[in-house]
Formats: sequence, C-alpha cells, structure tokens
Amino acid sequence: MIKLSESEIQKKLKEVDGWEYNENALHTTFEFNDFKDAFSVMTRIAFEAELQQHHPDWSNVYNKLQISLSTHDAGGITENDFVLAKTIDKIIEGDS
Ligand SMILES: C[C@H](O)[C@H](O)[C@H]1CNC2=NC(N)=NC(=O)C2=N1
Repeated sequence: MIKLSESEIQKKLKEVDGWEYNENALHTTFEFNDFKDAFSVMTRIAFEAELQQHHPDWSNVYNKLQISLSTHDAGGITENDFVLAKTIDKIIEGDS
C-alpha cells in the first residue's frame, strides 16, 4: 500500500466525518453509555479489522474509545486507513 500525500489525505478527509488528521494518523473519539456498549462496538470493529487485515491503535477507558489509524508498514496513511475509518463509522451509525 502506498502512503498518501498530504493533499490526497486532505481531500479524502472530507469523506469521513469526525476524523482528524495529525501526527501521521487519523484520529477520532467516541463516547458510549457505558463500558458494555463501548466494548461491544470494539468487538465488532475487531472482527472487521481482521477481515481487512488492518488494525486500529486504540484505547478504551470505561465508556470512552479513542482510535488512531495509520499504516505501520507504510509509515503513514494509506487508502486502507480510510476504508477502516468508513467501516468504523458504519458500525457506530448502525448502533445508534
Ligand atoms: C501481515 C499483515 O497483513 C500486516 O502486518 C498488517 C496487519 N495490520 C496492520 N494494521 C495497520 N494499522 N497497519 C499495518 O501496517 C498492518 N499491517
């Protein structure tokens, strides 16, 4: 996978609501009602990440979930990160 250029990233950012780009990664945070809801969404994201063979860097504290996406092998952001970001948004939308 080829690392996207700065201008390609800025263009594609418009396709994903609520995601920010800094320090060579895409970032977002979600807040749920409780830990069970957060972990349930994380489980669903985990299965999709396995299918895509592309995995999030994330941390969870109780009902909060912080996610960063980057392609470690490429040392930056690739198309794969935007595909996973859109998948995550779909999972969250379907849940609310
Ligand atoms: C062999 C395997 O496909 C690679 O190690 C994948 C796994 N998941 C990955 N996930 C992410 N975020 N970046 C990678 O470079 C990456 N590489």
